[in-house]
Amino acid sequence: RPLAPGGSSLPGTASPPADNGTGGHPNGTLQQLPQIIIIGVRKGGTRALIEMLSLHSAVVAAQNEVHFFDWESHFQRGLSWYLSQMPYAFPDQLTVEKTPAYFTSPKVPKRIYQMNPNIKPLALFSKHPAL
Ligand SMILES: Nc1ncnc2c1ncn2[C@@H]1O[C@H](COP(=O)(O)OS(=O)(=O)O)[C@@H](OP(=O)(O)O)[C@H]1O
Repeated sequence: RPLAPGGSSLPGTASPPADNGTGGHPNGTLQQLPQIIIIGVRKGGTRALIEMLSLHSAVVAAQNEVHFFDWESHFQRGLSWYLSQMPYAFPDQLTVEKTPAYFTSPKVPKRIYQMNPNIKPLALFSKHPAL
């Protein structure tokens, strides 16, 4: 069963704006939980990766590091809050967020898996350690 911190059921997609009433944003977009999460590592070039991914028309990236799964103050706000941090996307687009600190927080893997066991976690390790 998907994780639903804060007692709410897993929404998957955001409620439409209050002034709309059509089931989505007027241009047909909506907020979606990410299907891809870049989990690290710090200084591994994660910003470059998410920016490159977002060049593709099928991908929409969260602008900020959300720190949902690693910061208790954020996690306790629940998936509805996490969803509210996501960018608007068309239904056939993939949403991606990156928070490199996820890689070093022991609680994160289980929490991400409980949200979506099929999610694609990406981690970069390629940077030269002397740089
Ligand atoms: N393609 C490529 N190859 C090698 N190095 C690269 C590449 N792209 C980004 N960078 C360097 O990665 C550093 C930033 O990594 P992150 O975006 O993961 O940083 S952060 O953890 O989110 O703060 C940052 O290094 P520093 O300048 O030493 O901080 C970037 O210069």
